[in-house]
Amino acid sequence: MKNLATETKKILKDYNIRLNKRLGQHYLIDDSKRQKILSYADLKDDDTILEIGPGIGTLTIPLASRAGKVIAIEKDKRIATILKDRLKDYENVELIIGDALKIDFPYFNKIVSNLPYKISSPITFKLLEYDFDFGILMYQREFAERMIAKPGTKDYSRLSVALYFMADIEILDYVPRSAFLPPPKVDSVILKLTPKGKINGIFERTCRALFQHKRKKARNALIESFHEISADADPRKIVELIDPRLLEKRVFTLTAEEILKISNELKRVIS
Ligand SMILES: C[S@@+](CC[C@H](N)C(=O)[O-])C[C@H]1O[C@@H](n2cnc3c(N)ncnc32)[C@H](O)[C@@H]1O
Repeated sequence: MKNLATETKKILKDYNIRLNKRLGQHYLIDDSKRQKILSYADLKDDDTILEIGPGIGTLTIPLASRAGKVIAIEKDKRIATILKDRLKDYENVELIIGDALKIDFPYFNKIVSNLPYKISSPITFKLLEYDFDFGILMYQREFAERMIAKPGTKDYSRLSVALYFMADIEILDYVPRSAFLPPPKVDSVILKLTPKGKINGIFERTCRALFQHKRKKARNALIESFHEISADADPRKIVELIDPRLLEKRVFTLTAEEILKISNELKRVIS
């Protein structure tokens, strides 16, 4: 088999393509990492795999060889032309040309993707609206660290709290920037994302209000950003109905369960 880096460069040259960093076009050229992704995906004949951002098909082609069906969504028309040519012998790939953030996903049971980093957050929340077995996903390392951060740490955020309830996340491997063409400015990780639950609107809005003031006490954060939760209640009166031990804590030290408790109390008193 041809070396993945040489093959990728040749394909891009043949089609006269300059990669667009704004679309996160950093293509995987490390075959050992590609093999790892495929083996973590534990592919079966009856799998329907969703791939966001297939690029020139580095993962798509081996996915199509091993799984029942692949649905690949690529935004860049120039790249999709290459992919169409490379996929002409594969009848089990549905190529959708468009923005993965704007398209309703057809049925899939696993997702395998080297994600465009700019859409990491919205695409993760969009994916978690669907029911699927698990995802094997490549993210920017810093983003992945925020996804799994614990209370009291610098990376702890609204993202960490929401994902605590929505998914099990396991980091499987670290990928250096040299594994991509062109190399991005940051390292990456491969992780397994397994959906486990949904969150409700008031919990989401409570997180948003609290994390606008991560270093403040929860009481002050809630009062200052109460508009995120409700427009027609008096913040000062409402917060006094919440457990004062929680209100005294700094936002970044609250556990996800404590934030859920605050949002449940808010739900009770607002509605
Ligand atoms: C990091 S590259 C991965 C390419 C390939 N899967 C690989 O591993 O080498 C991300 C790809 O996502 C595409 N992309 C960027 N934004 C997108 C979006 N909103 N919807 C679908 N594809 C997108 C880019 O054009 C690019 O081909």
